Amino acid sequence: MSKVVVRVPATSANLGPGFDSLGLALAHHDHVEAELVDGESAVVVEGAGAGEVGDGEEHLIVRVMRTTFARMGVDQPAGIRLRCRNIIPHARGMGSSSAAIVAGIYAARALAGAAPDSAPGTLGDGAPGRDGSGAPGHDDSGAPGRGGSGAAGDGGSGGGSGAAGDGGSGAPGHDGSGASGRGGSGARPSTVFTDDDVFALATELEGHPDNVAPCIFGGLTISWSDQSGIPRMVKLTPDAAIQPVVLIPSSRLSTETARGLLPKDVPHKDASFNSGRSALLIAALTQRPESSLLLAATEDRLHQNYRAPAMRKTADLVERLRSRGVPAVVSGAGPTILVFSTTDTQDLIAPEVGNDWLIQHLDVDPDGAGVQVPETR
Ligand SMILES: Nc1ncnc2c1ncn2[C@@H]1O[C@H](COP(=O)(O)OP(=O)(O)OP(=O)(O)O)[C@@H](O)[C@H]1O
Ligand SMILES: N[C@@H](CCO)C(=O)O
Repeated sequence: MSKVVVRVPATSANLGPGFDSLGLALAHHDHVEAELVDGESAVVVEGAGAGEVGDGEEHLIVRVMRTTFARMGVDQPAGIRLRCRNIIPHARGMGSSSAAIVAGIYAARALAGAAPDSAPGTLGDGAPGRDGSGAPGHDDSGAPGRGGSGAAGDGGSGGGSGAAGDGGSGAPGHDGSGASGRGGSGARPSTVFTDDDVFALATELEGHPDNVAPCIFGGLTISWSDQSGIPRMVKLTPDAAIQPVVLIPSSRLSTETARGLLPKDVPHKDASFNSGRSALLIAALTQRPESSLLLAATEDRLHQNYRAPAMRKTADLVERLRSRGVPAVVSGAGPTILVFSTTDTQDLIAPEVGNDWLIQHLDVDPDGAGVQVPETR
């Protein structure tokens, strides 16, 4: 396979009380066409990030692809050509960096012939085990129909140390191990790179699993790291009565900056508060999609108030919406707002939102990332 197209969804993390653990995949996708070439790497970006994210080896997806080839033990290609069609806004709290990281891993895996299902999948259905009830190996709960031991394999993560985000120092490197795989015909990996391996590597590069889990697997995800530092997840399906709405401002806030505002420790009563709200939120999103329950379930004391000084307009609008009974939260690290809209609250949103916000009603993406081979091959 010489060229692939990867489709990756936007994601919203935290969902209010579920800091670093809850996430939701949204039907709003970036597309990345990737090809291995004899010449130098080159990246063309259309849409979000155009003119900002680099056009060669420094591009995040190129770096992630090279890291993935190294982890799979395959030769590095001389060059990587990418054409990125991006609609996920950057540094707004909609998971753009996770989408880029997952796109890079998926592209490298497919081009190396290391996907579990070696026959190329179609968009959205390329990976096994995506039945809406949890990918095999991601559920320690013993729930019926969720087989698999859950080992993440030897490509596994160390639990999230380095951020691959803004071209910072923790970015994945090019191992410089030579270019014997020129033109995309490098050595095939000895084993498949499973979805668990993708999840572990993406979590390691992103630093936390709450965006990468829904980006890879789709739906509503609960993610955590086990005692060995290996990321795990359970996938659930939100009730169809819930319509996610995102309110996107023009301002940006990097995740790194937003994380820098968090205290090292939090009061026990606040941890207890969020623990109860997170449990309630899962019940409300999957079984009891009532606006009053959703409102109570989306309360948070662990991150939103600490970050409010860096996104004052977001904090004010969240407060206004919530005072009208609308379950609004900061999406990811902000400054976008996520609303869990239902029939009784959907008309209350627009009147509170000024002209400088983009309102988008987005469906849940039930499938997550997918790969296709272009028809022109
Ligand atoms: N498609 C992409 N191509 C290249 N670089 C990207 C891409 N998407 C994101 N990035 C890099 O990641 C940065 C944004 O990452 P950051 O973690 O700050 O925000 P986010 O992922 O959009 O939001 P959040 O993590 O809160 O959901 C961008 O400024 C850019 O450097
Ligand atoms: N849980 C992360 C999501 C953004 O990457 C945070 O709030 O920092």
